[in-house]
Amino acid sequence: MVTRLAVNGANGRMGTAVREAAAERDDCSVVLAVTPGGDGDGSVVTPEERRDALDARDVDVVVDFSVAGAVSSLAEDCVATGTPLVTGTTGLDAADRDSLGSASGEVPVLHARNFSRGIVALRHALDATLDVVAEYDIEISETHHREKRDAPSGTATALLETVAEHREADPVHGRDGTHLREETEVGVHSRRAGHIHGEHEILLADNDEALTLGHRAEDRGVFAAGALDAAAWLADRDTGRYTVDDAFGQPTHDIQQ
Ligand SMILES: NC(=O)C1=CN([C@@H]2O[C@H](COP(=O)(O)OP(=O)(O)OC[C@H]3O[C@@H](n4cnc5c(N)ncnc54)[C@H](OP(=O)(O)O)[C@@H]3O)[C@@H](O)[C@H]2O)C=CC1
Ligand SMILES: O=C(O)C1=N[C@H](C(=O)O)C[C@H](O)C1
Repeated sequence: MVTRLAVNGANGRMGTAVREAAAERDDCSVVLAVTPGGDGDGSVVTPEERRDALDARDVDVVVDFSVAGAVSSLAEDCVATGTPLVTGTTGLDAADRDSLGSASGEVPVLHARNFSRGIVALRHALDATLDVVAEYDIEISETHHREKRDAPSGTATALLETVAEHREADPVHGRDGTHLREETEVGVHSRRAGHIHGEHEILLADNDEALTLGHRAEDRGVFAAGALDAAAWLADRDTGRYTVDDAFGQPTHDIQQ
C-alpha cells in the first residue's frame, strides 16, 4: 500500500529532506505540501488552507517538521479531518503539547524528538547504563547548526528525562560563577555552530573512570527516513498516542551482566 502523505513545514530543512526521501521510496507519496507561502497550486497550500486540502487530497498521514507554536492548529486540523499525525517538531509550547494530547483521543499521534534509530539505541543504552552507574556525575552535551531555534535540543531533553527515570536530576544549563557541583545536578550544554546536523553526548564519571555515550547524525536523511517509517507504520494504527519505540520496536533482549 502507498501511504499518501502531507508534509507540514514542507520548505524547511527537514520538510525538504522528507520530500526528497519520500521521492526515493515506493511505500509512500507526498500528495500535499504545507508551507506559510503556499503557491496557489492545490498540492502546495498555506496552513490556513490545510484543513480543506487534507480532505481534498485524501491524505493518509501528516508528517510535520515546522516550528513550536504551530503544532496545535495542525493537530486541530488532523482531528477535524481524521488524519493521523507524525510530528518531529521540538521545543513545543504548552498549547502544542496539550493539543497533541487531546488529538490522540481522536486520531493516531506519534511525536518523536528524534527519528534516528541510532538515537533510539542511544536512549536504550543510557537506560541500561544507568541501571549500573546511576550515581555517577552526568553531563549531557548537544551541538547543532546555527539556524536551530530551540535549546536544549529535544533529544537532549529526552535524554535528561531518561536520567530522571533513574535518579533525582536537576538540570544545570551551562555553568559560570564559583560553586561546586551538586550531587543531583545534570549539566545540559548546547552549542550552535555552522551546519552540524546534530551531535549528542552523555558523559558519566566517578569511581576513577569516565564513560561516554554518543551519537552524530551525518545527514538529515536519517531523521527523514525514520519519520517516513513511522508514518507508514502509523497509517494503520488505532487512535492513540505512540512513540518511536512503538514504531521501531522495543529492545528484544536484556543486557547480560
Ligand atoms: N524529530 C527529529 O528527528 C527532528 C526534529 N527536528 C525539528 O524539526 C523542526 C524543524 O526543523 P528544520 O526543518 O531544521 O527548521 P526550518 O526552520 O528549516 O523549517 C521549519 C519550516 O516550518 C515552516 N513553518 C513556519 N510556520 C509554519 C506553520 N504555521 N505551518 C507550517 N509550516 C510552518 C517554516 O516556514 P518559514 O520559514 O516560511 O517560516 C519553515 O519552512 C524543529 O523543531 C527541529 O528541532 C529537526 C530535525 C530532526
Ligand atoms: O533542529 C535540528 O536540526 C534537530 N533537532 C532535533 C532535536 O532538537 O533534538 C533532532 C536532531 O538533533 C536535529
